[in-house]
Amino acid sequence: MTRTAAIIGGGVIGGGWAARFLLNGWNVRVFDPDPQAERKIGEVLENARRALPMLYDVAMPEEGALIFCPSIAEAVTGATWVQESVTERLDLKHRVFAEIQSADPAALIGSSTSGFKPSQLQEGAIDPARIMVTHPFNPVYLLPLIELVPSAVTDAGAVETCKDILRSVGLYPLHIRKEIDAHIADRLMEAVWREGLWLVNDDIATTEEIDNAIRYAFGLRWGQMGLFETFRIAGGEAGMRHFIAQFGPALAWPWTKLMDVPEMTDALIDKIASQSDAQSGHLSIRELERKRDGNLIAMMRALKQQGHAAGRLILEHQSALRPAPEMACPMVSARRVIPLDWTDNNGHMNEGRYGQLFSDASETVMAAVGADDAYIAGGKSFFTVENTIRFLEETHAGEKIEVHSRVTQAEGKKLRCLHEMRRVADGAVLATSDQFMLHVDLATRRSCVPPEDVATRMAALAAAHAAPETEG
Ligand SMILES: NC(=O)C1=CN([C@@H]2O[C@H](COP(=O)(O)OP(=O)(O)OC[C@H]3O[C@@H](n4cnc5c(N)ncnc54)[C@H](O)[C@@H]3O)[C@@H](O)[C@H]2O)C=CC1
Ligand SMILES: C[N+](C)(C)CC(=O)CC(=O)[O-]
Repeated sequence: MTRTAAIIGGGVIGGGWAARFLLNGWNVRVFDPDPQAERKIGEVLENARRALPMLYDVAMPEEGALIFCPSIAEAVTGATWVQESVTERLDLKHRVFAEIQSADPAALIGSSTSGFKPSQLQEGAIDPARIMVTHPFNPVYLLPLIELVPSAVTDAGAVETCKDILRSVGLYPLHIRKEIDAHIADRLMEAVWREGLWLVNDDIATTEEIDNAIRYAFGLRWGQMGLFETFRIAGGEAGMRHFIAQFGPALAWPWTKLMDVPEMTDALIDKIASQSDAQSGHLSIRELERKRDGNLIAMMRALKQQGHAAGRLILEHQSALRPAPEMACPMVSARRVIPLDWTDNNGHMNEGRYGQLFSDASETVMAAVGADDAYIAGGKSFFTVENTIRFLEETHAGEKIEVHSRVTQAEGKKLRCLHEMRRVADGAVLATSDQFMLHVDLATRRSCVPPEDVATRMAALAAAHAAPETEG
């Protein structure tokens, strides 16, 4: 059953939430009084459609329906989840919660607030127990963290339901045990920002030099290991205790100006803004967003390959999205979007990636004959010994493709498949692969006949695929 999310406030963050839910197959209702909201969300959604599916090696669900509503009541009534993302003002958020709860007393409400505690949000609410903080990160459609902060009066069952909902759309709920102003991540970011402002104010560095100091060194480390694991390694073989002994005393020296903020005079604001213009003013915000998204996708896909950090979360979500193998003829053995990092300097998909794609498709065929992950872990598998690939049309990043596979030979240890890679938009055949595999014993690394159950399934699939329907 398609579920519905209500997004109240469709700016930078509301638009990101809308995209995250829609691209995971939810219907989305939006209320925002800004006459520009529909255009702005449309632009965020366009970026998200290009970006999010590239993280996965399987197809995402069919996109849900997006509806703009003329009132909060119409947006929230009967919705499974309500995400409030209005301007960061407590009085406004209180008014919005009152309207939501008057319209639908059962509404489960998460607030995107960057700074307010849940107990502040709940003040004067009709039903405080159904309100919590669910603080996201920009862009919400790519970054998985949600700081989930309940107060002492938030209903525990509602918190668990919220976690299930967030995980189902590929997000990672970090349940914060004790409410605190600005949660965890914004406190950390604010500390760094404060230092950055001082460094500009005191003419130590420009905005660009500060960004270089982050992106060429510790920013890269933080993205994969965070703060504490990174410092543990920096302590050498003696680990964290040695690190603290060596660098802990420096915390008492005047390295930082943590409690102080430079006065935001017009001169300082002009200085920061003009340095920022010199650094990035040649690009529009939408161009910068696309650059950011491309970089995030490349980094997250690299982490996915390592099974680490944000990449591990994508693998977990992907396994929930992967459909069971279909026995139809032809079998749809792969369905995905071509990611940016699969393209080469000709601006199209690199030929090596076709081999990867057809290899993924053959794993679906293997699973269908019983050679799934558990079978391989048990010591038997198939190895490809020959593969003829024909490149028929160019394939570009962002295109949705399917691989249609037929078993053309299943005799003893021999398994042969004909794969066709098709563009979903028009059904064009972009490439084919005639792939010949042998069943092997992983202990001896030699070919051997498969057990009877696998042989029977191979034969059944070959028979079913012997007289293929004509495809357009
Ligand atoms: N921008 C960011 O980097 C992040 C912001 N947040 C939080 O998300 C929330 C929204 O922030 P942004 O999207 O950045 O702001 P924004 O200014 O881009 O969007 C706020 C939207 O709320 C709408 N709005 C105002 N009154 C409304 C009402 N009564 N009903 C419905 N919509 C109404 C406005 O028209 C506007 O489109 C804030 O609580 C903020 O702290 C959270 C994470 C990151
Ligand atoms: C600047 N900010 C406090 C609104 C940032 C956030 O809340 C999270 C983010 O996306 O960095």
